Amino acid sequence: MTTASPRTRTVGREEEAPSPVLAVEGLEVRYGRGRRGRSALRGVSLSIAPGETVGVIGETGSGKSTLARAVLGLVRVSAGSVRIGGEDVTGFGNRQWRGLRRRGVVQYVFQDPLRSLDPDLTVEDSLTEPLLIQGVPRKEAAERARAFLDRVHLPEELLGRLPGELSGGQRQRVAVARALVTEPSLVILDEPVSALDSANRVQVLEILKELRASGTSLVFISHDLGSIAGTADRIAVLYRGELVEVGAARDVVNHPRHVYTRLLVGSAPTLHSRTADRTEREALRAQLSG
Ligand SMILES: Nc1ncnc2c1ncn2[C@@H]1O[C@H](COP(=O)(O)OP(=O)(O)OP(=O)(O)O)[C@@H](O)[C@H]1O
Repeated sequence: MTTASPRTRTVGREEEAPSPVLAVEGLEVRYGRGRRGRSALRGVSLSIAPGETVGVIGETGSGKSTLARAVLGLVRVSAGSVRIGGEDVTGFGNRQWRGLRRRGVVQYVFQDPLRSLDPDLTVEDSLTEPLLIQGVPRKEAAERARAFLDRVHLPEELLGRLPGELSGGQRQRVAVARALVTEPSLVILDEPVSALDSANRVQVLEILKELRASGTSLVFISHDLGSIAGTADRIAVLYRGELVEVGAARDVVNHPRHVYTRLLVGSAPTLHSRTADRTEREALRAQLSG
């Protein structure tokens, strides 16, 4: 189990840690019951500071989406706790989760933008709806929707279109704008660029980097270390349901400690680090399975 401490800020002469936006403690998730049940997350602890972007990396089946679902209240937690903005949400029911989302505390972006967007709402309605729910007057909501469209580098002429009338890259940018338009404290992005072609991937990653300045905390989940490395402040490495390494992005990339992280870094040709040759990769895999 690895516990990540949030960044600290100086108050007077004393160092004081800011309250984490997200604090996951000893999280366990099991799918199925009894002997047929299997554990998807074990003893996962992670804190996210205000304004921080944390990348969660892991191979397929390592538990990344389960972690996202547990933090969003979409899957039952078997043990441990999830606190968002200091509030223990572990035992929340559907109504309480709806209330949390209505208050704009936590938002999400999934790999498939059609899962994050209502197919019957125009881009304008998708962007204004969360603001109207919060009680923002219609005129102000429309102005903020336009401003956010600009922040994700989309032209105003798309406002009247339905999601089905947009390209995949445009849709994902609308999904990102919708998640951020209420200026939530926390956004969970589960593989937000995996379904995009390389040009759109680069653009959405650039947009996420620009949005980091807005003060929202981002949890950026991906199987691709290259996508995460340039975007996240810290990287958390999930392996077989456990967090095996958490650290500053440059430390994890340049000085990976866990064997699995070394394999990940060594296999990522897009990183500006030394790629392991085939023999080294085989040796690392042998250590992992040993
Ligand atoms: N609804 C479910 N019922 C049973 N097992 C599940 C369910 N969802 C996920 N699992 C299992 O839990 C483990 C973790 O799955 P999860 O989807 O969290 O992995 P992941 O890291 O997001 O993978 P991927 O990168 O392929 O999306 C896997 O072994 C998966 O088969």
